Amino acid sequence: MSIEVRNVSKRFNAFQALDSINLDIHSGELVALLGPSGCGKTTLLRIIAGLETPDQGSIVFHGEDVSGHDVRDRNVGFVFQHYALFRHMSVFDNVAFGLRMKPKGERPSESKIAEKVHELLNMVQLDWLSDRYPEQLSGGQRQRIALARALAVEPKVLLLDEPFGALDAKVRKELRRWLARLHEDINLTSVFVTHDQEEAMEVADRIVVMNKGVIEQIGSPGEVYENPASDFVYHFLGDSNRLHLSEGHHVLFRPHEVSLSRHEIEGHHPAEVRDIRPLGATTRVTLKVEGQSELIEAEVVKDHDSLSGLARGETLFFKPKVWQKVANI
Ligand SMILES: Nc1ncnc2c1ncn2[C@@H]1O[C@H](COP(=O)(O)OP(=O)(O)OP(=O)(O)O)[C@@H](O)[C@H]1O
Repeated sequence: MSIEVRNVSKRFNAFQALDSINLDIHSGELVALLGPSGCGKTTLLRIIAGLETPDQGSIVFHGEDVSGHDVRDRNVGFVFQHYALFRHMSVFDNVAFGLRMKPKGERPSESKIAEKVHELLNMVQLDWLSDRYPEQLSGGQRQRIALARALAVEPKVLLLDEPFGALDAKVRKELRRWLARLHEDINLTSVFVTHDQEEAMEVADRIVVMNKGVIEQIGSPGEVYENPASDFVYHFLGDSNRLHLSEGHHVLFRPHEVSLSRHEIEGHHPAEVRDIRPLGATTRVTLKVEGQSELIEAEVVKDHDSLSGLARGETLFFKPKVWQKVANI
């Protein structure tokens, strides 16, 4: 099921939450809506779902304009961060809920429902928990059950709003890998909202980078990272440094794209070492360039030549190996 978002705008009183959004999502694709808090990601997801009405524009599912269709007729599954499971129902009953709610003519028999629920619980690898209640589950397990529940009614589209937002870093990482694999297996068109660039890079086929109600760039994780369309995208997709070269000119570069030396080399800039921080496989050195208030961060492998016996206050010479020119400042 493909999704087209055509010229969608939405205001909340005087506030323009979305401004003429156009987006084509291909059938079977996993797309991340990525952007800072308040940029309009959730509003766009809710408009695709039919939970919110746009002031202007339309939503097209597989060639059919569904703008006038109620949320129930759009056949979408949801997993929202705060969309809790039913507390008084067992895991099994939570997953069965959508099937039991179907109109009589479409409702499967109880034995068919049981078969389907166990199939889904196996898929999320939690069949052994079917008799438990939500409060007896970990946060990660609850999210997987929420996903099984969303998939039970065989939606054509799956919408996920910060599904792993409330979980700790390690569980988040496990779940997002698991989600990417699951998506490969079931090949459902999925749209997922996040403000975490690492999450988007790791899971999505394509990333839609949003800022202040508009789309800044659409591309594969590699494309948006390697060829950012704007300063904003560059900053949003990873740590960045700014080096002033002359009045009105500066370059942007990433901490791991820096050449460091103890000795003066042509083209390298001298800087004072302010901090040295071992991060595991790499070490981060914070540098102060004379005449520039913003500090520079460089990340090099932990046994890099320039680090041996290095102390704060010493001078290092650095050069961006790859950089982004900024024309409009
Ligand atoms: N019902 C509403 N009434 C008024 N303003 C709203 C409403 N819903 C959203 N907004 C505003 O619209 C903007 C976009 O909200 P939205 O929830 O889409 O952002 P978001 O990118 O998902 O942010 P976050 O990551 O913080 O959830 C925000 O400034 C928000 O305050």
